[in-house]
Amino acid sequence: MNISAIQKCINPDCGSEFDCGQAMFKCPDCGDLLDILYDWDKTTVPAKMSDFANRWATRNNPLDFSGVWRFRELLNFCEDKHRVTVGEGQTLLQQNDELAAFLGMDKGSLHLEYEGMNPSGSFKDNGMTAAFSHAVMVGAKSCACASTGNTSAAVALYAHACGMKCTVFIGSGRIAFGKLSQAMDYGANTIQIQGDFDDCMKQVQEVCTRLNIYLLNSLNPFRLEGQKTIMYRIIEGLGWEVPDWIIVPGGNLGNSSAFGKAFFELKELGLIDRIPRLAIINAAGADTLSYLVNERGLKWNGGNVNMKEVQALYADFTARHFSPHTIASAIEISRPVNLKKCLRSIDICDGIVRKVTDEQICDAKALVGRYGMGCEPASAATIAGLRDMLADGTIGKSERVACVLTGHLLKDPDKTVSYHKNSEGEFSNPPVESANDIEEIIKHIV
Ligand SMILES: Cc1ncc(COP(=O)(O)O)c(C=O)c1O
Ligand SMILES: N[C@@H](CCOP(=O)(O)O)C(=O)O
Repeated sequence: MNISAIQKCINPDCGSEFDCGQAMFKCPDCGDLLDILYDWDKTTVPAKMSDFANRWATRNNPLDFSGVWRFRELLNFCEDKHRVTVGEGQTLLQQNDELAAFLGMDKGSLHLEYEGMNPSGSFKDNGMTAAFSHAVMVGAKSCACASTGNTSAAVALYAHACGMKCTVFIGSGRIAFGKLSQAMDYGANTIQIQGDFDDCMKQVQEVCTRLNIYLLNSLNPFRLEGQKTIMYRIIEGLGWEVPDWIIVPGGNLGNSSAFGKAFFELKELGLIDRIPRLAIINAAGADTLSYLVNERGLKWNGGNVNMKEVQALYADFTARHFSPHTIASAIEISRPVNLKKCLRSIDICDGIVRKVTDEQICDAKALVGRYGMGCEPASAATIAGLRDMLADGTIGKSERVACVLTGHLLKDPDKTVSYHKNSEGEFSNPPVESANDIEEIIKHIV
């Protein structure tokens, strides 16, 4: 396969271009975000999306075991020999009629894309397989990230698989133990900073620049190329049809940025005939995107985003030591690095932004547990947002909706356990004590 990609600055006043053999996470000329652009005439892209399905059926190539690399023509920035995989993206789009009925939706309307089935238990692996492939291609020996937990778990896993040194930065007391335990087990050097995720994100960029370390947060444009495939698998799960809505939680805004790009490219290639609407759900305690879009009217505007307002807001947070707070620690982010690309996705997908309270998130998480396969708190923001949008008529009960459940239930068991306890600390549905005797045990079977 010919390589046909370049890195290009998204700032229309700059637009600098660089080859993919360089490692950088911001435009060296103007500091804006970078995109990966393809010359589709140089890549043989399958004529229709369903052609990708045969690869899963036959798996003739080891890359076909990856739910990311099975779509490799659509992220064609490196050669096969550089592609790193640990079997990511073997996820499931579950049609959930029981939850749909509970929410008042029609049968067949609600689908849950469970990204918790990835090797490190979250959607991040989709991005890491792509970014680590680029890291290998450019000969990186050492890598780093800032994290609320899932990125660090995924980075640590892939770094271990590639034999790369790895440092992860986490905010003091801001990480769920399930996630921290993964980074420890995979052997990452973990630095806990007295600050929050946004502080870590700022410091890691400085560290990576000074020490020439490869950065693996979603500022890295190759990460987002991998995350596009979540959308391909949703379409695949729907028999290669496009849903009416995609709903996703919003944190650092890598996913929403990647999803808009995925649909734009598929439409450009004639592989889909329409683009779904995108709903991005913030937690009320970390609602920068919602504030900027809904209260300040910030728009993509062909790339001419009024960044002065954004930077003033971000600086104000710093000056006031504002610290976001939500039970959904994965989206406890107040200065999302991909804001501008996310605005582009909102433009592409006629998107909207909503915010939900912690109470709504916890209730929605319990619903996903009862009717689905469970998820971590941030993922449940999607269902909480869906409930609001059904209630106010934004989404109709017969519209086809795909909610991205970004992380595994076991990532943050403390939140699950505390939800099932009352104010006295007792379980609402406690385990029943039984003598180790078969007759006694049978008495307890309901
Ligand atoms: C489980 C989970 N859900 C959602 C998010 C937010 O995704 P994004 O940063 O792509 O907006 C994150 C982390 O960023 C996460 O770990
Ligand atoms: N929730 C994230 C925050 C970092 O996001 P990234 O996509 O920019 O790496 C995490 O798990 O750390």
